[in-house]
Amino acid sequence: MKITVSLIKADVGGYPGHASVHPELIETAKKELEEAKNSRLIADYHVLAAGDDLELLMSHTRGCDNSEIHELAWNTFKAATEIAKDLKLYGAGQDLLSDAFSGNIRGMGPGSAEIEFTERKAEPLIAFMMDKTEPGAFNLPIYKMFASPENTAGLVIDPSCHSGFRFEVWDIVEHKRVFMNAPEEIYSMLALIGAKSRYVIKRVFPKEGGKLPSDEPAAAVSTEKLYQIAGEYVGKDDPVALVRGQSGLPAVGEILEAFAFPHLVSGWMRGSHNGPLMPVSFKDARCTRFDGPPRVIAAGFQLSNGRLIGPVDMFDDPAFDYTRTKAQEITEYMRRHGAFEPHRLPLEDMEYTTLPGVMEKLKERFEGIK
Ligand SMILES: O=C(COP(=O)(O)O)[C@@H](O)[C@H](O)[C@H](O)COP(=O)(O)O
Ligand SMILES: [Mg+2]
Ligand SMILES: [Mg+2]
Ligand SMILES: [Mg+2]
Repeated sequence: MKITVSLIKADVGGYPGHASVHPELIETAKKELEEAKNSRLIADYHVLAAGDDLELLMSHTRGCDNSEIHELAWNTFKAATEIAKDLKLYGAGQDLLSDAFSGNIRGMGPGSAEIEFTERKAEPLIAFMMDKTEPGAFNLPIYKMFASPENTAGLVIDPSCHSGFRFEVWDIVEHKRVFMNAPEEIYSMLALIGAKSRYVIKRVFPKEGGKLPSDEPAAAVSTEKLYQIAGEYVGKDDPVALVRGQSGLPAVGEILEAFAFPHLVSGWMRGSHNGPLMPVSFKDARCTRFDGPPRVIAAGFQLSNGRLIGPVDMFDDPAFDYTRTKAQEITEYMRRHGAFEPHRLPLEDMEYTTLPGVMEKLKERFEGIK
């Protein structure tokens, strides 16, 4: 039997400001999902938080894009929004951009990563959740996991990984996608995914003829672009991803290794700055300094007939202390640039933040230069 894992998230109110999720929102979400589990709509669930984003991880047998599952997530976010309003949390209902649910949560504000697959004899799964950054922040680590022999020893050593993987890359500006094979097409693929604000890895598949079915994703990333839905800056798209591991896929340690380098991502303060992505434990998933720096948490599970056995807080480990120290050095270095690029994003990326307002005010005062 095939199992579906859906990771659906939304910012429905921060505490204080955009720093974290209030415990009562987590309790409310747990209550809603417990009811859904009792009524057998879902097999299992976990509620987590990354910065100010409420994260719903659910397993079920209804496939991706299922309207009942999406409606459950939507109603859960709505219920949490009511609590957020009651507590006067910051930006209550921030990511719920529509008044009524209309069949699919995509395009309504929340972000989602979903995978349907045949559960193996033993099925390790890592859920990654980021705050104060955008979906393209996953490009580098996902590329490393599934295409870089420097990161993933299995690509070289394990015969069942050796033929590589197939990447589904989305152009999120023109709403098109392309499938590309690694390692054969790595150089062309890097030409796209290196431009992470436009080309985003959506899914990764095993290749045909390997240990795993080639149509069942090994990884999936949320790629919603909030500003395109809302038409104005309403916070970053704070992405999530699901990655399956072991036995023909990257090992759990190879999956995590991809985050040992705190690469620069865009987001941070007002969604307008480049900063390092810092892997942290669940308890440190609070955005503080300059509303950041951008953070990622990793929740590890084994699946057992749809049951989510876990989570293990994978970055709650001294092995990532060096990365965190490095991220803090980079934080300090980038902050010293103040309002200047490349700390601040280039103009084209500021188009959807507060900059158009500033330009509007100054427009009458510009004069020609002879
Ligand atoms: O990017 C941010 C929030 O993003 P998020 O809600 O996590 O998607 C913050 O830095 C805010 O932009 C900043 O705190 C200003 O917030 P407002 O006062 O405009 O709400
Ligand atoms: Mg927020
Ligand atoms: Mg957020
Ligand atoms: Mg957000």
